[in-house]
Amino acid sequence: MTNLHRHAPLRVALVGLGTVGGGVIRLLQTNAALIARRAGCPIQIVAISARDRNKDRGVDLSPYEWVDDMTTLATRDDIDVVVELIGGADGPALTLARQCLSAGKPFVTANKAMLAHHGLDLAALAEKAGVALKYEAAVAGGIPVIKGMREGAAANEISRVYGILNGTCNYILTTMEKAKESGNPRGFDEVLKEAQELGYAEADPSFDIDGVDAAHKLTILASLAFGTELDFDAVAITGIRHVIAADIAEAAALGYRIRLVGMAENGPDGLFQRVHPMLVPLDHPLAHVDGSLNAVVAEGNFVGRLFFQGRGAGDGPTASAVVADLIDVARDEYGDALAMPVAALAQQKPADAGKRVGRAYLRFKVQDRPGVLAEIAAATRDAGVSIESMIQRGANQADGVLVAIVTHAGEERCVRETLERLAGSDSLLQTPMVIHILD
Ligand SMILES: NC(=O)c1ccc[n+]([C@@H]2O[C@H](COP(=O)([O-])OP(=O)(O)OC[C@H]3O[C@@H](n4cnc5c(N)ncnc54)[C@H](O)[C@@H]3O)[C@@H](O)[C@H]2O)c1
Ligand SMILES: N[C@@H](CCO)C(=O)O
Ligand code: NA
Repeated sequence: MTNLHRHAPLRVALVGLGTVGGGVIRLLQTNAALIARRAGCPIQIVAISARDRNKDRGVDLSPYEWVDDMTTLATRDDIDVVVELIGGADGPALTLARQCLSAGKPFVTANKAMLAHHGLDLAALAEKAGVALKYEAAVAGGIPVIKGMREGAAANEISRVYGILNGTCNYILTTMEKAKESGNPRGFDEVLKEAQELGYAEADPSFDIDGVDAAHKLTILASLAFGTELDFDAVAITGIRHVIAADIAEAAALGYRIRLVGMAENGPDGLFQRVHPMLVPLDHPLAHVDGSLNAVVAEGNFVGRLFFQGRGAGDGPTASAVVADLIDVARDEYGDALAMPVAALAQQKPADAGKRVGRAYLRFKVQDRPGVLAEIAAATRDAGVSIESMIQRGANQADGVLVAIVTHAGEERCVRETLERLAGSDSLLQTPMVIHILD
């Protein structure tokens, strides 16, 4: 039964006091009165825990009890809910989650890595104990997309869910894009460092730039959208490490922007899940999602296209989602963590990406000598790829020239075959780059 008039405070233990943990403390302090009205009771942090007690975190921690051994929190009667903001798929976060849920303690987390790998088990534990497992902050930061998919879109058959799921990558791509446009190009490493300083990046930023973080989030979204079991291992992942300034410039010249897109589609052939850089046409809303913004598009059979947009990373937006979950716990508003009982989730086999039909951008760095274009064209012809346009930049350069091709729509396996046909050719100075086009 919904308990809108709970007066006793909701007593919170907060584990992890980094970017997000600090944001949660500040938000609960700043908006305390408003939150109490909305939640039906004050939400009070009573206990805190992190690795280093003596670190200056820029917030006053003196009102809270410091706990060295976080494992004691699961069974304490004076704590109503535990919030985990440590991170990491396994290790102490997972131990804490299992302990809390097994002991019947509601659990709130921002940890998409843990959910992507262990979400099914944790949802089963929560279900067995009849307690909340909430994770709004884990996908697209402050955007209420878990609520949107779990509740708002629950009546729909979803055909496709996709979007920009990593703020760090989007910050890097769009900052480089704007710098290039303004004539002051900036390097990848410099912009990544800036994203780290702004609190967007994971503890290990390779999770961001190699697409793993977006894949964690996509795994969760796909399960919610299609009612399927979480299957992180089936996500094909390519990050943005190999996207270069020249690709950003070519994309702009062709009328596109490059974004790291996570996409999941459920069809008769199986479940397709992929994270990769895509060329997004300027008339698509994702082309205008800049900086640390994230966006998620879901296509439902009755609602049509839903578009969620907002800040996907950083202390404030992420804290906003964590505290929204706490308000839900205070209201006793929760249900199945994965939008249906665990036993109702379907197992779905991965789809064959080679059969997907779409257009692609191919970039080659090649020797500037007669016959090279013909060699590439022959490979596309023999693989059944039809060329829509082709550009060559630079001439007589010792370090080679850039050839960019946009294909007509065709099966992706044909693009793969083109590259296989060219593999080992001494005309190619670098591994070619393929970027699929969002249509
Ligand atoms: N930063 C963001 O924008 C953002 C957004 C959404 C979700 N998240 C997720 O939120 C979580 C926290 O991220 P963050 O950016 O605040 O990280 P952070 O590195 O800034 O903070 C991590 C905190 O956990 C503590 N910690 C780490 N290992 C510990 C251990 N073994 N025992 C006890 N404490 C430990 C650290 O002392 C620190 O206080 C992660 O799961 C992350 O993926 C972050
Ligand atoms: N590192 C993540 C944080 C939000 O989950 C990002 O950049 O999107
Ligand atoms: Na969210």
